[in-house]
Amino acid sequence: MNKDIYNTDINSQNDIEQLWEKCLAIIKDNVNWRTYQTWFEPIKAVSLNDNIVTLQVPSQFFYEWLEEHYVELLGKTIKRVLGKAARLEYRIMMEGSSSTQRNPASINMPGSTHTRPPKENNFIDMPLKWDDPHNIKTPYAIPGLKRMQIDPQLNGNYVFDNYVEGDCNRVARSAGLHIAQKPGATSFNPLVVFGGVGWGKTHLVQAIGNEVRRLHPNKAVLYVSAEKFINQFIDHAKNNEINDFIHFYQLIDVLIMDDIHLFVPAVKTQDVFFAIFNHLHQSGKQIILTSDTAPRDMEGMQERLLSRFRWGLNADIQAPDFETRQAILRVKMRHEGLEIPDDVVKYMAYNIQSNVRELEGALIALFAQATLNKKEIDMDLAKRVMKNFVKTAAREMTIENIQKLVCDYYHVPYEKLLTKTRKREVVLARQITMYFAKKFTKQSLKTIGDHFGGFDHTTVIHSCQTVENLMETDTEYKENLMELLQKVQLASI
Ligand SMILES: Nc1ncnc2c1ncn2[C@@H]1O[C@H](COP(=O)(O)OP(=O)(O)OP(=O)(O)O)[C@@H](O)[C@H]1O
Repeated sequence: MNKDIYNTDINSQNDIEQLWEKCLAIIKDNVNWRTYQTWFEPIKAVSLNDNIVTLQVPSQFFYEWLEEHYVELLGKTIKRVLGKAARLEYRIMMEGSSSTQRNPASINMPGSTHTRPPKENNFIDMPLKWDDPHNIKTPYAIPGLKRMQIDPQLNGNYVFDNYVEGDCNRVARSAGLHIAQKPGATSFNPLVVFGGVGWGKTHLVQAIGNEVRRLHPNKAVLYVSAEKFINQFIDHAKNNEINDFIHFYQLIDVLIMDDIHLFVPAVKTQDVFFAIFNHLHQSGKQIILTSDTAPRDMEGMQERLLSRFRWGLNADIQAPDFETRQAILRVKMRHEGLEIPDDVVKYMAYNIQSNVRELEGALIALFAQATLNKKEIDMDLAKRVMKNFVKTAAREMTIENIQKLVCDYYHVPYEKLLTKTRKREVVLARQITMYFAKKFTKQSLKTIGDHFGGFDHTTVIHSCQTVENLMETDTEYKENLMELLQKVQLASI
């Protein structure tokens, strides 16, 4: 039996390497060059003991991929070269460690999961079905061109130039700019951008795609929504063309997948995406994903996918704040060639808070009304148009709303306002809130006092007088108050 030969004679690194070369020669004949390069060249044969060949692989997912796709090929090959008793074991060299040195964190896979006897079958003589990249049926290939070209499916209007930066998106945006410089070569791979509806995820990831194309015209960039991907997969599965489908996606350099939370109920699509993801990542290609939930909250997504999403950067986008909403409006106005008075911009940005798409809708409606009625865009028109957009239009101002606005403005915690503390900033905020409450609500002085933890009506009167006096004597105080007044008025329209 060859077992003794290999146990006794083949123990130098040279011998092991020669054996592995023989294995590779067989493998090479059974897979296409791309597969060979990606999945077999990085493997290192490190030892042979008691008929157990230990192969060192670069990562856990590399190991899982081999197990899922090539374990039979590997097993059969090793058996052919070493004899029937040969067994396979993997050692995972953790990412980030030097490949020449033995990594203390490396794992010798024990037991049956990672040590497996080769299975009996005759697949080695079977040609594996891998297509010529020029021939595959691709959803986005531009026909008639010799070299395969991919229509990136990008919207040219979504670029960094018109993507407003704010606190809400700073991290995601700057990661995006980095990626565009060096797609696949930063630590932001994958980049997962998540956040609420209409907060600018698609715009950002498409801007990355457009920028990559500008800086690296030879890179194949593809934007695809998860919904489209699922439908394509279903179509290809029906026609027995899953290989084509996977192969096509494996050719992409920068894959941008929008709304991956839609994969949650689609288990088969998750499987196929897993295969594509692994291949791209392993080949140093860039993956960019968006989702309306954070990966950690994606219930129903396979853990193996979730763990891969965590490899790179998970960056959230928040709802844009007041300043950013104004800036976005101005960018959109410039783009449409519109001029809108400042107070109208502020009014719109103030009243539409939840969704940038709605903000854009309001701008278009305003413009349409002004054109159709041949009117100037002013506050009156804005108020009328905005009634359709602002659910809270003409809302009644409550004492609580005023309290929150003032606390926000003076950075005073809301709870503090309800105590009897004499701290200067709290007293200032309390007096102003009482003043506005009297001015903008129909509540009695007693009710107003009650809203501050039980002050009597004389305190409310005193507060209002103090505010009026200070307005006459202190310019800075008056300016602040006017600014605040504008916010209160806007909020109460
Ligand atoms: N920071 C921003 N600067 C400029 N425009 C923005 C910004 N954020 C959002 N927008 C605009 O708002 C609109 C909606 O944005 P987008 O489609 O990117 O949102 P989304 O988060 O992908 O929404 P969904 O969850 O519905 O897919 C787009 O027209 C986009 O240009």
